[in-house]
Amino acid sequence: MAALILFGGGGDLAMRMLLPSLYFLDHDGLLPDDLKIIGAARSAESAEAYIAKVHETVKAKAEADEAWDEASWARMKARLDYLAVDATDPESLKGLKAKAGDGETTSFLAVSPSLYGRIVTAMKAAGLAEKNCRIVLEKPVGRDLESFLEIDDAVAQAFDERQVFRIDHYLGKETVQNLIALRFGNTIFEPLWNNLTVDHVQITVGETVGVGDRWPYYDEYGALRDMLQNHMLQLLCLVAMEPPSDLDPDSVRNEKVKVLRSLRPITPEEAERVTVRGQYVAGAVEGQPARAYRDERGQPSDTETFVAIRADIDNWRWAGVPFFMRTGKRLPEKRTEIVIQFKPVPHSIFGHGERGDIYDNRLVIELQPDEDISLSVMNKKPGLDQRMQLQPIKMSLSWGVNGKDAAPPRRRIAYERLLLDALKGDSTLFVRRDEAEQAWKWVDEVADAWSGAGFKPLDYGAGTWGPEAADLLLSRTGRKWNTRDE
Ligand SMILES: NC(=O)C1=CN([C@@H]2O[C@H](COP(=O)(O)OP(=O)(O)OC[C@H]3O[C@@H](n4cnc5c(N)ncnc54)[C@H](OP(=O)(O)O)[C@@H]3O)[C@@H](O)[C@H]2O)C=CC1
Ligand SMILES: O=C1O[C@H](COP(=O)(O)O)[C@@H](O)[C@H](O)[C@H]1O
Repeated sequence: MAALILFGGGGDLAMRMLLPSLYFLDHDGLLPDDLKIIGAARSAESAEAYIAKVHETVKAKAEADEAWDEASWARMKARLDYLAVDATDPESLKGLKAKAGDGETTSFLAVSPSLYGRIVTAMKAAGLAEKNCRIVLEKPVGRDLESFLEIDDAVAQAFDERQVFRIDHYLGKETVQNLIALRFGNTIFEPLWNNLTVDHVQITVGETVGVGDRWPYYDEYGALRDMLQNHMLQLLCLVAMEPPSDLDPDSVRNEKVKVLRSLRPITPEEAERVTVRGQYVAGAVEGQPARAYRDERGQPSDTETFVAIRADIDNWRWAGVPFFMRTGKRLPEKRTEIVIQFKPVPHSIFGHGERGDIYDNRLVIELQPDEDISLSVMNKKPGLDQRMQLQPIKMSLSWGVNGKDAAPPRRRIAYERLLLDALKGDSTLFVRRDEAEQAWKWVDEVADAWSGAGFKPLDYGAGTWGPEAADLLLSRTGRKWNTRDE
């Protein structure tokens, strides 16, 4: 028998993401037959009561995706169990070890990271960190390099690095993996993927939601640590890394860590020019009034809910190519995309204006709300005009996936891929210790520059794309952020 233990199995992440993901995997016949799933949290409830809660949440999610069937549920139900534990107490974990048995055991920590250190120590004492055990850690691991190392050292006392799976759920998104396929499954992009042809790269993660009642966590972290340190730097790494020799976890992660090491440090002198901090004030998002962050928080706060940064990668491939990143809450759209903006043609033969009516080629890798990769190219407008008229068209990869008019396949929850990989012990899409370390190092420099210079977040109205300074970050260099209508 193999076991998956969900510490925090009754919490928000487990109920909204992990258990529905496990249902979908089971529905598709992808879970090992002998896998047992054990929820472990503090609430003193029976296994039956827990399973009833799981049933409710999973059914609602599966029905919405037209993937509910009683046979799949019966299979999943037979796997489920629950035990009330204090995960920081080794005595309390002995019962869990007895339920999990001596087979392969994967433990997912869906609890506050402040407990990670004590939990892994207790796991070790209870026999849940043996050689055939794995541990999956949710972000954020730490709030800065120092706290990351403190937690990670405790993890390393109990587990070898090969047993540790640090999740970044962005790596489980389909389009992110498709980016790897696009870059390394084709020959045509590689010769263009450098500073000779690429003008700049943009990474946008826009969210319409506000912080709401998550402020006790968020106020301590802010957008820089909540989103940029992990998800956005991971996306940057996948765009910028050199081709790995294979898809072996270490080959890929070796390349990613080289990118992080090449990030130019942001000095206090540079910070004002290359970073923007913002915090939303009252406004309207998608036609609904939205409160200011400080009102949700109940008092003024210096935490940023928006960040924009220009990153420079000091290596041969990317010298001189800025990577612009922005993320924020209460922006006008839920939109996550990577834009590879190519350089203009050196000379236009089509007349009209400075470069004719030519738009520079642009590859847009869209993660949300839709999943697509599209390349904008110029072509001739049909017709007999005396002077050739050009128009941009978008060539979309989704044509190939679905057939131009076919319904797309069910969109998987990012955790499905990652849970499956963790159960198999494949760490390619997980973050290695040295990657997390380098990312914290770079982010700490930004945070230190902000606190050293006393940078307060600039106000932006809820429902706008952040403070004006974020537009200036690009316009100063003659560039602008991608918009949907281009
Ligand atoms: N929610 C989300 O969408 C996301 C969450 N995360 C991360 O996931 C983790 C969990 O977040 P979330 O689910 O929102 O948190 P919740 O507060 O909703 O759930 C926390 C869970 O931990 C359990 N718990 C707390 N202390 C102990 C303990 N000593 N022993 C055993 N169980 C304990 C709670 O049990 P009980 O309720 O029974 O007391 C509860 O089941 C955090 O690291 C968070 O940052 C990351 C990305 C997104
Ligand atoms: O990790 C986090 O991610 C979510 C955004 O995830 P997405 O998959 O919906 O883009 C973000 O809202 C949250 O603040 C952060 O902790």
